[in-house]
Amino acid sequence: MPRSGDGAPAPGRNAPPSKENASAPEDEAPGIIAPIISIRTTLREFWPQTRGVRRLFVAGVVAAVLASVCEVGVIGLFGFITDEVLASGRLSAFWIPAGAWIGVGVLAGLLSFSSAYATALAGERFLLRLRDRVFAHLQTLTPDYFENRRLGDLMARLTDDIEAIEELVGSGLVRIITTAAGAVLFSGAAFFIRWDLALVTFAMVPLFLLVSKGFTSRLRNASARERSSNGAMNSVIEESLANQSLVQAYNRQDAEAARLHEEGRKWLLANVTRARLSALYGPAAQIVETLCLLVIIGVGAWEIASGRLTIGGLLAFAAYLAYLYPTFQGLGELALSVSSAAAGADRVIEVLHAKPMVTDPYDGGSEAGEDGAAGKGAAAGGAESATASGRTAVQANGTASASGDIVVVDSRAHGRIEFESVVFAYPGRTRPTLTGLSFTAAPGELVVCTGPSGAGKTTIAKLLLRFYDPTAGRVLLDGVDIREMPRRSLRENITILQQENLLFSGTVRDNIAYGRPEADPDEIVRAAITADADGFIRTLPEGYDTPIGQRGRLLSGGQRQRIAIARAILRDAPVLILDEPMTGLDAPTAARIMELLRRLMAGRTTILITHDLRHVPTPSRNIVLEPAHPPFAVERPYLDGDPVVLS
Ligand SMILES: Nc1ncnc2c1ncn2[C@@H]1O[C@H](COP(=O)(O)OP(=O)(O)OP(=O)(O)O)[C@@H](O)[C@H]1O
Repeated sequence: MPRSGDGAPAPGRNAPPSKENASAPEDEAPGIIAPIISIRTTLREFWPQTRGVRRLFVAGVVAAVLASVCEVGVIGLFGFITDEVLASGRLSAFWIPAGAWIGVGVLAGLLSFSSAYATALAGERFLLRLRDRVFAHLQTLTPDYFENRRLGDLMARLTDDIEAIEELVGSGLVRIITTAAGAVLFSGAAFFIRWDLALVTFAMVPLFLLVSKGFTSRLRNASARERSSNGAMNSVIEESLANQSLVQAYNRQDAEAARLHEEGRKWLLANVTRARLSALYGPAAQIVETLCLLVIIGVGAWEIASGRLTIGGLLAFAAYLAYLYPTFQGLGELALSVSSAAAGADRVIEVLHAKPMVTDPYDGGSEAGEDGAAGKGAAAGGAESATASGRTAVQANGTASASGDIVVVDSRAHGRIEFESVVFAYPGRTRPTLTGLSFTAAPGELVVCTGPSGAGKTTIAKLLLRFYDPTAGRVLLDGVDIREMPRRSLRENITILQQENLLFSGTVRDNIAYGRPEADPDEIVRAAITADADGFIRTLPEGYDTPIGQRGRLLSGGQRQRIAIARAILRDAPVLILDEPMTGLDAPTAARIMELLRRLMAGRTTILITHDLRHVPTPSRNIVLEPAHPPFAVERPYLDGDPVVLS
């Protein structure tokens, strides 16, 4: 069984194979194993996340060490009873140590409970914080990262692999410290009773470490394979279930089952190897332990025979051994589980070290850029010109200066868009998709962009939203190079309505408010009325509070479209990108939707990407893209615009 739970649905996650997510991942094979990173690096990476829970971890350690002290006391009492009660047959000497034994035993139980509870609480809090951090980092990555990875694998990293880090940095560290402290305590006590027997005992300890060492690297490799197979299995399940209707319509159930079986088989092999190694370690350590015990009994018998040791002393020492050797064995086991957990940590570190392809001008793309200064800016714009330096501060009052490094944005953009000789090639592609695209859209203008499939129309939208930066040339908003403004501010000014209407599994209301969460209920209803969605929403069982199913599957295509339009209306940004808004709609519905879109376009700079020129209003400008390297002859059923990009 894969160990990952389902994650929150996200746009694109369940998308049917489209031109974007159908492309084969280029650098991430399903079974890819993240590079092995040292445990020290892992601790350094995640230790800061323990801030705030360190006290709890320390409390867990202290309670566990005190519990060990109690156990040492219990063994001492056992030795006393053996010598003073059993050997001499004095019942009167029994009651006090017996009562003390019970008291110390209860105290040890309470301390063990406190230790386990404090450690679990701290561990869970650490996990929560760590997951938040990894997810926040993922959100800063540009779409290319996700396009080259399988979502199921990423989900496994966010769930199982993150738990593995807690086993290493949180509870793992606590166990290491307490086990080591236990080893020191029991060793001290053993020395106190019989230093000569203790020396014999310690002479044997390296045997335990040798056994454990033989297992760790093998176990770590097996764990790394097991984790990557787990990710691959999650990916198959996610893809298959997300595309169930396609699977069933094409009768591909058996093929999908075979795909899962194949990944499951790899997982099984890795898991069996892991289980075999773990299972082998126990008996191997047991044999070493038995060997050690026999040596101690042999030496002890010799000492008793020569009158230097009592039987009670030997029994008490043997009782210490019953604690001491498992402690050493436990240290070896910990080394194994730490190795196994480190394999998960490697995969999470790989995510955390991934860098977004585009960065904000002042932060090099760190997370702070997403929610730091950028968060304060409401909108780019105001200024109509940029300085030659390229580093431009745009003030709310519309003036621009070259004095600052950071573009300060706190007003709504006018919406003037310019593409200046833009050349763009997708990462890893040698052939450019756009080869010198130039056009301007003045505020409020409509630009219709047509061209054959694959010519690069959607790429224009991606560049404008700064999912990628041009290879050469510039994209400007209100005269400012968009690389000079925080992405958050740029995107506040743009609304995109995609070919595939991406909805979440919440209610109708949640989905409309997605573009502007602070909108009040009246604004939501007004947006729905403008989008002609209010009528059908009111017929739904719970009106605006009706859940719409995963990705809005409980609604029809046209209804989803109208909710997406209402969302765009509510967002109210000055720039609008409509990417194939009429795909899959019949003629009357397309006409109706275009009518709604006209309302949305009014007063906004609009880039309308479409193959379907029916019902399209007269544009201010046409862009007819031709592929830079056409795979087929380009016919001209498009608008009478001048081709902007020619091969
Ligand atoms: N993430 C990507 N990585 C690599 N190449 C890509 C990526 N996305 C698109 N492409 C390629 O870039 C080219 C332009 O794609 P784009 O989606 O812009 O075309 P389009 O004109 O919108 O096509 P359509 O009309 O079919 O939607 C295509 O050849 C496509 O294969």
